[in-house]
Amino acid sequence: MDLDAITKQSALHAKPDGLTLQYGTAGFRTKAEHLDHVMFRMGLLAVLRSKQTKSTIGVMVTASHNPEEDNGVKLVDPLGEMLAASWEEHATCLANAEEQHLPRVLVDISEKAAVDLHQDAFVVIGRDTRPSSEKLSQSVIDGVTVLGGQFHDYGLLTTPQLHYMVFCRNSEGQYGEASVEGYYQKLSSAFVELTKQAFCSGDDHRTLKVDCANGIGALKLAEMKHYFSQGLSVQLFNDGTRGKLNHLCGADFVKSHQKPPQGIEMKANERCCSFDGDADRIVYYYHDADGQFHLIDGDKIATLISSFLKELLLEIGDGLSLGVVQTAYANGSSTRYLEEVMKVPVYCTKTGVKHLHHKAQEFDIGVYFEANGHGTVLFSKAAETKIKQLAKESEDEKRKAAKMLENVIDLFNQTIGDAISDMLVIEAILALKGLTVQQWDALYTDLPNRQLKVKVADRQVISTTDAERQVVKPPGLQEAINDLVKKYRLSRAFVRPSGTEDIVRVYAEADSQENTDSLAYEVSLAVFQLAGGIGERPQRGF
Ligand SMILES: CC(=O)N[C@H]1[C@@H](OP(=O)(O)O)O[C@H](CO)[C@@H](O)[C@@H]1O
Ligand SMILES: [Mg+2]
Repeated sequence: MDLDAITKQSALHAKPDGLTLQYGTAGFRTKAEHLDHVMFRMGLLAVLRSKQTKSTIGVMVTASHNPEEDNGVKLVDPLGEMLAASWEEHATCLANAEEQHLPRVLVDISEKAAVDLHQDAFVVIGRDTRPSSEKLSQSVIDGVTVLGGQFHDYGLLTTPQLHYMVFCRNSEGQYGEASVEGYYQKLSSAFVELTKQAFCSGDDHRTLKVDCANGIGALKLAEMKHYFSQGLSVQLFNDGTRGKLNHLCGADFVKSHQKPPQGIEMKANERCCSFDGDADRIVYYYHDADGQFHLIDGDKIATLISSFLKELLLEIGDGLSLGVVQTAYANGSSTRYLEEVMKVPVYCTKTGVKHLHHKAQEFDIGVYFEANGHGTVLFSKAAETKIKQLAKESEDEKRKAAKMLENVIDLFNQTIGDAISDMLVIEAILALKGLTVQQWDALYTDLPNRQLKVKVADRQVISTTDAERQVVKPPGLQEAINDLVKKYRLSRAFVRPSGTEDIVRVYAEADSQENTDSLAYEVSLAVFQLAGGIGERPQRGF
């Protein structure tokens, strides 16, 4: 390590005095103007991680569903997964080191993590469409270069595309070809193959309206749609030509406001979906004939996919295990339906896909989705081998089911939740099962729910346990929540500090929307009073 060169370069990406940031749920996220030094340093860290793992590491510049003025960065580990937890700590230390301590912190990390500094390093970089992203990704490159790392800058990519590239490169192409073209080809041919097997549903020309949140998903879907146009025609809205990123549109807006995005024309009973700003989340929705809005969120997506997979598994009859992983935000009705009606084991982890992903790896087939529409399905190596073998050797129905599963494996992005890949899986399942969006929606009825945000001086005063369903600190808060929950039927509420925004999140569920809103308000007030609320007190009514 040429520490002098690093110090000199770092001065060009100087850290503002006193600014501290944390590697949160999905990396660092804050106002773009505070991130230059973090980007440079994540370039440095990616090189160290690459040397240590002797693999290609990814760096994605994005702040997903956050407002356009924000930005963020996260590292992608060798198998396309989120960065390992122990390295998140290194990332936080490095990002917060004052200029003069930077060389020492770098040496410390290298020693602690036993990095072989003579090893080569390779880093791949992607970015979303935010106005600040291009310059910030250049700062990442400066960091990579000064530590002697090689790199490939993919430029504009969806977050899941970058995860895919990392895995392709580290699997020597076995997972797919590490190019945008390779990604389009792999997913589209799996989709076309899978839907070929759809028995005539009478709806051969399927169309879907897609709200792209004015983000990167629009560019990539516009490029890709020609590859699968025979099976599905997609109509893009909020494609970035006019509106602002994530503003009144996108998956996060639709899920949290439980209403359609602006900028999309919805006719009664038409199937529509929204991506988020970096295209790793998707939610579906429609208006019924009475003009009522119906949201089909990540929980219902997980249910549709699990029931489809369960049927195929029964047909191949090979005893492969299937599990579903959710977070505390999963609607109570979905958990009940999965466990009691579908008889599928369901597990709850902390928020953030890295937690769900790791739990899902424990099954032959692990389905994981956050309620907000971020998720995918993982197939173990053993399951994949078995399915491939059955697709070759077995006969008739069994073979047909195995072949379908083979295509499903290729259609899912197994590195991370992917709006484009999930959309194609969902469209394939609906076509194969001949299901309308209303029939899908009718699988179960969501319990009314509400999410609120409370501003506090320091959100870290709240700590939680039991997959974030119980508060441990500050004292008295959990007892207050328990007392409030008791007042309502079918009720549940929990609070946790956000890992991506400077707020505390409140979630409530109950038998009616009115009761849910009351409960959410009362819990917000308890947080405000017991956890150091600042600014305006929470108000009743939304
Ligand atoms: C309630 C909620 O939707 N939380 C989101 C949000 O995390 P928070 O830590 O809650 O801010 O952003 C994460 C990253 O996109 C996503 O994984 C997670 O589900
Ligand atoms: Mg996202």
